[in-house]
Amino acid sequence: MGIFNAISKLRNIGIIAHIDAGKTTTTERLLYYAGKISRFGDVHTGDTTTDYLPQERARGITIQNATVSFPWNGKNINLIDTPGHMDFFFEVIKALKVLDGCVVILDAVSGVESQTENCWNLASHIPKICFINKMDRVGAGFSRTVKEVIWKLNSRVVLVNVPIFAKVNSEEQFVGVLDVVNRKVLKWDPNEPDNIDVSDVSIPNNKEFLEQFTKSRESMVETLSMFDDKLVESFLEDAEGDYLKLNPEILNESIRRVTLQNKITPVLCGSAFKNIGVQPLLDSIVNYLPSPLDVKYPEINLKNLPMKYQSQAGLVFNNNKSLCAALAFKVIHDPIRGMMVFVRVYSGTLKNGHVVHNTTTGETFKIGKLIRMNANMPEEIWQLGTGEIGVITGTSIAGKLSTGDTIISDSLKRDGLKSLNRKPEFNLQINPIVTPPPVFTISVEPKTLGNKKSMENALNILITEDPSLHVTKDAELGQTLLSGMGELHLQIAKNRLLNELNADVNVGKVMVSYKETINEPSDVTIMENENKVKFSIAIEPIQEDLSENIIHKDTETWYSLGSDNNYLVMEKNQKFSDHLEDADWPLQIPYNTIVHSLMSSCIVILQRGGKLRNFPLYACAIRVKGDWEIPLDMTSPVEILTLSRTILTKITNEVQEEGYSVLEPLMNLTIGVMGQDMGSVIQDLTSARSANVLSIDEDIISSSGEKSLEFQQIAENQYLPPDLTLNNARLGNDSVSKKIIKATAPLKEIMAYSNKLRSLTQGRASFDTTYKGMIKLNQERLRILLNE
Ligand SMILES: Nc1nc2c(ncn2[C@@H]2O[C@H](COP(=O)(O)OP(=O)(O)OP(=O)(O)O)[C@@H](O)[C@H]2O)c(=O)[nH]1
Repeated sequence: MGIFNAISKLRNIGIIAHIDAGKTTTTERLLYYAGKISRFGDVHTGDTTTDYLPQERARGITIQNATVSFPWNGKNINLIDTPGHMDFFFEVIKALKVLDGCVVILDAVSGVESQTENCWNLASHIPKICFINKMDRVGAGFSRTVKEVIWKLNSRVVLVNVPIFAKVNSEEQFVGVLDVVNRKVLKWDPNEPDNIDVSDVSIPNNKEFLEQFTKSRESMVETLSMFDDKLVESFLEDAEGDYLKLNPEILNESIRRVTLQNKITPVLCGSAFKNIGVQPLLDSIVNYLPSPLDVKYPEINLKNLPMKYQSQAGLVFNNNKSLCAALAFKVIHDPIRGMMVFVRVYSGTLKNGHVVHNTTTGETFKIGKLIRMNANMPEEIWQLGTGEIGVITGTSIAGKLSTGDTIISDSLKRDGLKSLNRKPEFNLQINPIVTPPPVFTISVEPKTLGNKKSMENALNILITEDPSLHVTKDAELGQTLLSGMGELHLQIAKNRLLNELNADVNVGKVMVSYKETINEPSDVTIMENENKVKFSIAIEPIQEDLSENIIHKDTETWYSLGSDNNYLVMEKNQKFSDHLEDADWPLQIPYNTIVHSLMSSCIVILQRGGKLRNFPLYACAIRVKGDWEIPLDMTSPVEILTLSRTILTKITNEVQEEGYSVLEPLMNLTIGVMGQDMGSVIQDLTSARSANVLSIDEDIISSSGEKSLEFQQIAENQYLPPDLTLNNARLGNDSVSKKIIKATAPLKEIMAYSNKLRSLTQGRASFDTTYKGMIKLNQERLRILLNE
């Protein structure tokens, strides 16, 4: 078997969804049916494979991405189970960076929920499958949920299977699925997870399903035909225009082609908890989701570096087949194995014992141990091939790798870095994820001075594992601050600090994270030192949230300075810029080192904060003009660091207090309320919470504007089987009067809002928030804050 075959047989996929949709339960069943575990764990008893942290098991929720590998039908699946809670959204962002496709799990009773929409939008660039789970629940609505997928998520669908029910004690009970591709009826034995009764749809016993099957098949072929000429040809010629005669293999190939173009979403249904419909989901993952050869090139820092897929080697950078490039996307500290770094190999082969170069930090070290997460059993391996996901561990990597770092090595020579040294790919970085700004902060103080060092070590472990946690120092108060994405996020960080990492610390109350920014661009400050190092620098405010790691423009490049929407802007230097990526770079000091030195100066100065309350600076572009001078023979970056810091300190000191503004986090609110509660909820939002109500819609309608009108039409035309259990629904009739309020409000005003909403509506409302951005405080809010 050639390497090409091996790559085409890989599936790197994620499981994403709203909280509690059943991601962990489904993952557990996937592992069971793939033969990787002999019995499945349960989120209630806290013994699932992927929720292995003590706090995940105790709380029954997923906190961290968990990666597991398993085979199915001759293909190898690397699967990441992601958390559904909003506070851990960054975990989903991290996972999607290295994934090629996704399974979106939906709760058949709740349908498309707000966090489903957020995850979906985040995964808009990759092919997806929907699994409508919990079909066993009273009030499950398969067709209602499919309709919501079309309306709310703006996607066309193909129904790979549809639910079938049987009457038990005069109630309809979910028992299996009708396989629209393979013309089969599949029924599961509720007491025997391994028993499936499979029969052809055309046998007399299955007469009751024939009509539904025929309509589903017609609808499938009609939808695929819109995008796939090959299928039209087979339909007209081989199947002689008969929907039912189309060969399952031809249909599967067509669904794969159209899914890979991201034009449709295949939909399946089941009940993970009752073990129904999981094997067809496994089939669909391998049949319809992409291999690493079917996806777009990764985004990288070097604008002109050629990339291509080669049939034998996979992705090749700069025609260099021996180059291995991998991205670290997750770090954990395992009590037994120590630091474990999860990587995705993009090109070449990562080998045990090889020397690697971290192009993000400039460090070089040897890899001691490679692991594949075989279910949750780590298995030591010698190499990780192109496209694969695995773990690097061992003492040699301690402190040398963080989330978002790129490593390169020579796949053929153990110590082959020297041959790469003067080549442009030596500086290759796979663009890492820009972390969103933290919105909540707690203070952390050592109980005694003697505990300070251990506190710093513990905090360091926390932030290398989770880059959405930030540690800063408040110079004025002499406090250490830990910031994160939400109250639960910080609560969990606090518990880990105290219980797992045994830090002897006092932790303060949860507070909102404020920032400062400058209002106007500063003047350009020019300085030259005695050794002829010269820089001209200015700071200017940025108007929008950019969230990209590197932005190449014609005459300048923008480099992200971390989570606070700050950027270093390097204008094109007339003398040197044409040689940035080639071997003719004229200076002794590499361009990367110059940029890194300037970045670290910027980060230090921006962290020092503004003049109003010393809050860290946000949305500032530090512009380095193109006239900079560095002597050709200079080898150390020290003078770059000192000169740029002096200039930046001068600029920030010269801006007067009035030149700064304070910013606070603004949140998007999505509130589901019953008609009778609308008045009091809106009244509270606008008067007590400084909220801005954006829209009030019927539950089903997406607020995504005109496009959804087109998709409403598509939903009307889509064949959907009758929802047999919907009439029993608790939500069935109520949902008629359910409204969705969309609003924005400052985070400070919606702390503990769930309790308030519960009391306003007697618990009848649902509520979700997402981070929208930072906004400037108006005069009144600023006055209150400064007086606090
Ligand atoms: N009735 C029913 N319950 C289910 C099904 N699948 C999962 N559940 C239950 O739904 C709850 C949430 O399941 P999880 O698997 O933890 O959901 P999750 O999406 O992983 O949750 P988070 O990771 O915390 O977002 C648990 O009580 C499960 O037992 C199902 O098919 N039917």
